[in-house]
Amino acid sequence: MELGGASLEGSSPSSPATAPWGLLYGVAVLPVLCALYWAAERCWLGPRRVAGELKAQGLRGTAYRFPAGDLTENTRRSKEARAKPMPPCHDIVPRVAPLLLDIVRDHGNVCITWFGTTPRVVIAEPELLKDILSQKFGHFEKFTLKSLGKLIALGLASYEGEKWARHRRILNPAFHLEKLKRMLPAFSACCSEMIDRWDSKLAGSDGPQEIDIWQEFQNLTGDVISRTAFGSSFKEGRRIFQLQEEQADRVIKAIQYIYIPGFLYFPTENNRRMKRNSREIEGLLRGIVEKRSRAVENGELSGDDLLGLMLRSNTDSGEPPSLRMSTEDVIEECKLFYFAGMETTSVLLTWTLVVLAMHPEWQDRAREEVLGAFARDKPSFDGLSRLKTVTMILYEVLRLYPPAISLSRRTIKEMQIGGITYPAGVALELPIILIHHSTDVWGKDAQEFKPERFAEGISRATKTDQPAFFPFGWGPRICIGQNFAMLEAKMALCMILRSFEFELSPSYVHAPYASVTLHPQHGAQVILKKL
Ligand code: HEM
Repeated sequence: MELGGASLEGSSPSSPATAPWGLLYGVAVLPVLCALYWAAERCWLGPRRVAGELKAQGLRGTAYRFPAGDLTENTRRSKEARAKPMPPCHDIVPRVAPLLLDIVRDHGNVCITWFGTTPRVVIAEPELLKDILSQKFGHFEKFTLKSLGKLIALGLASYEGEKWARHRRILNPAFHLEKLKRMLPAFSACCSEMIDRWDSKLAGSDGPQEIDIWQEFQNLTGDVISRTAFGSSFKEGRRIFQLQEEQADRVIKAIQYIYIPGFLYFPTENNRRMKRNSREIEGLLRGIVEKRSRAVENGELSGDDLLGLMLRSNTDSGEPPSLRMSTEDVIEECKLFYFAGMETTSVLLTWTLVVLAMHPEWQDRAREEVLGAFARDKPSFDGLSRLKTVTMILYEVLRLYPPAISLSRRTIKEMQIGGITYPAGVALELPIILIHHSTDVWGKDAQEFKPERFAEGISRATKTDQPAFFPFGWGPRICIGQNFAMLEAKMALCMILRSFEFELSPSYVHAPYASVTLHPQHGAQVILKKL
């Protein structure tokens, strides 16, 4: 073989004439060997070793298939399930998570699956979830893809350790009940606008009208979060959130087939657009945040919106300035409010109306309670907090249709869970939806809509202090916005129930499916009748 005129064939490593070529050869080959070793360790040897260790301790699960693990099969099964609608009942797991359901049935409540090349253990036992979610030992962290996170939102949900604790301390006061009370007029104004829109639609027609509540509730919760996050700047807020919505669609489009690390740097049209959106979102947010920060520093009123409360709490936190949230941090938290708070709540409201349309007797009971409490007055904070039937209904909907169908964690140190030793780096899937539908936990009627389960509160319904009902998560990382979401859902439900009756439209197809949250695949069309 000739290389630059010098022959390598027959050359001896010690020969002075060939030594530079040997060196060059070594320099070129060594990185290739290292890369090959790294790839083999990461994609084959390492995963198999971890799975071997877990299997040796008695865990069962799927076999590792290089390189996609169970992802290809999961996509295939989900596509197959999505191709057909289901009967109008609440036994939704076979449609929403068909592969997961089969794996747990075949291999037990704690079993091994594969997220690409990463072993992922499903843990569907409330007793074990308690240890993981209580974070008692600090051995777990969230399983997130940081590069994607930056394009969508970082913020509290993605931080760990001291940074998470500091941000949670600063954000907590903004979500206290007495602060939420002051946001009630914003909730009520947004709901009134929606009701007026529905009224005008009905007024312009001879009788009942069909509307798609999925679209309606996305608009409603988008308006609510814009107003409650940014107060008087809510129109700018709405623009920011529209851009974020587009951004989320683009990110999903970019990763729907396969996730390639570094793909964001490829100069594709979608990537360029995402970067432009990102710059625009951050520019707009920076304008709002800096203006408001100056007002807070000058001792002017900070406002009762989430941004104002967060900035005030940041200044009053008692932390030295270097440990307070920076403008960048505040921007990320604002972006997160939208993703964490808007879609989840619209999912809850959508399934609540669908389920109440399927169960008119509960619709009547809820309406009776609402009319008894408020008749025509504006729903007050205390009145909303006292609603019992409405709360039971919302809990039962959250049980059967949890907006987030599972949580993810990762072991960061070796850890014992339920007598099994997990090495660092194992992903854990905590399937809310499986536990919420489990007959072991809820009894034979687990697939039925029975709000009376919650008549005596959550702990009586679950008969345990373990996470058997955890639509908002559990432990220190429980949803910071759960009271906000429940209040918003109650306000919307009250205002709808006292103005309209509703039933499912003949065009409605019952087809829940898991996108980022639990969506109605073909929308949620109901027929509205003015009362
Ligand atoms: C029905 C509505 C909602 C549902 C079902 C829901 C569900 C959840 C769940 C399951 C978690 C825990 C995630 C985990 O442990 O990995 C969570 C966390 C979080 N949620 Fe919500 N959420 C809702 C509404 C909201 C709202 C309205 C906001 C804010 C306006 C919000 C903000 C957050 C934040 C910031 C976190 C991260 C908390 C932390 O890591 O400390 N959520 N949510």
